[in-house]
Amino acid sequence: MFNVLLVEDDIAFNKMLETFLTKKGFHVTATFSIEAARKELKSATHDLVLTDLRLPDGEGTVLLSEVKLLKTAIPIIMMTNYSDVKTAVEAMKKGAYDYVSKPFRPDEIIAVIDSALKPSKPEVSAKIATSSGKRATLIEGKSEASKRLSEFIRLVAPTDMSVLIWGESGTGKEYVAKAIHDKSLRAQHPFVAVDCGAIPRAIAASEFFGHVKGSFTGATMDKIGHFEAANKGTLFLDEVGNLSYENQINLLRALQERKVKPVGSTMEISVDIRVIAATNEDLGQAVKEGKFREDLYHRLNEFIIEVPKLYDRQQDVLLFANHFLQSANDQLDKNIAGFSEEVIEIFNNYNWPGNIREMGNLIKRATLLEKGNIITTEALPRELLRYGELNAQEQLLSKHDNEKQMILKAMEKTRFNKTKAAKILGVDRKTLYNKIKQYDLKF
Ligand SMILES: Nc1ncnc2c1ncn2[C@@H]1O[C@H](COP(=O)(O)OP(=O)(O)OP(=O)(O)O)[C@@H](O)[C@H]1O
Repeated sequence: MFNVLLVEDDIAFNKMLETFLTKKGFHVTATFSIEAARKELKSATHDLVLTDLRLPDGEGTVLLSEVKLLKTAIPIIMMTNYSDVKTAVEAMKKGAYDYVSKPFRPDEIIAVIDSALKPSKPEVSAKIATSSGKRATLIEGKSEASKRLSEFIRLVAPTDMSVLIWGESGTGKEYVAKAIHDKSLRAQHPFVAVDCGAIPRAIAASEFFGHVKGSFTGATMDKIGHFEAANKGTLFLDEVGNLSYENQINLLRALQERKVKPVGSTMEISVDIRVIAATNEDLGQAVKEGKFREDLYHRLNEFIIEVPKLYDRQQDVLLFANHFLQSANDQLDKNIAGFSEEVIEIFNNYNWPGNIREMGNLIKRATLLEKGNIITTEALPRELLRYGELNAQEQLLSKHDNEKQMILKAMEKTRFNKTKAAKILGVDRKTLYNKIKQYDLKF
């Protein structure tokens, strides 16, 4: 029997989930806060953590970092509201197994839990420093934004310029970095990706520059740092805005001198690397606020590339969707042929706050859930359907040039009862409220 640690502060929802999962054969320990979950994690073994993102004593991501620090392979599934999808997608990058947005269907949560507990599933852990072997297919896209992106990659790749890649989480910044490396003269040499946000401050110097055996407690053998590992190739610094000020200084020195000294060594090693950095923060602003060193900023930013949001790559939505469907079919040994018209329409209208990563995740789950031979709305999260409906309603309403007049009439007719007026107009209350605000109507 698998042990599930449930962390959810909504009492009714907590109870409901506990009962449901117990019925499905899980042993559930229900907690309501991070603090209580922390105690449970210390006192018993769990096979899976199912946690809400927003808890009374902090964010579920705190729990995620703590579990990851324990270096256990317990999969963590985050439960979120629609407005938090972006945070949840970021949490996946930090090592969460998956997320489900509330409200979810019972089969949806069971599918995610089952897949997380499958023994064959390799642990999805935060990439601390991987010599990235990403050989996945790169979709270039046909939209104007994608064409511009490809053009920038093509132009900058053969140079040795430092590139700063900026874009929202999940837009494909690491993919862009890898594409630059693959098209560069360094392509035959290593591409080393380092998640600067995941390196504990105390060991950052050893991670970047290596150390010699015996230089500190725990240094039981010589270790090569990322700079040396990337020699002749490309060093990709992901989430560069997360580096501590002290580490920024060390990094700048190494980049300027092109030499590194491993911790505990007296010898300097020359390195020949190209640096590509990525961030989803406004680093220029961080410089103004004194959080990021200006000299390092300029050193990294010889050429800047902005990776567009998926929403701004409208023409590519289906291209990406088909690509993810194909890889989900391969991974899950399924043979789903495509998407229903309705699903395509929803995909085209949805705003994808978690960008390409969100789409990949969503399609993989839909592929797992779908029982027929094409993906239908049945396999999509409810929130996505709701978003589609709202959008359709808004479009319907805005088609009328005289929508302000229509609203006024409906309100008069219903003696200013917004619920009834919304019904007459064929929209829901929220849309009506938004329109009232938009037209600055005083009721
Ligand atoms: N051009 C692309 N072609 C195919 N898949 C892509 C492409 N870009 C991104 N992806 C997919 O999206 C996922 C997220 O990409 P990536 O990790 O590069 O994003 P990111 O912008 O670096 O995210 P973060 O800011 O959270 O680090 C990848 O795992 C991959 O599945």
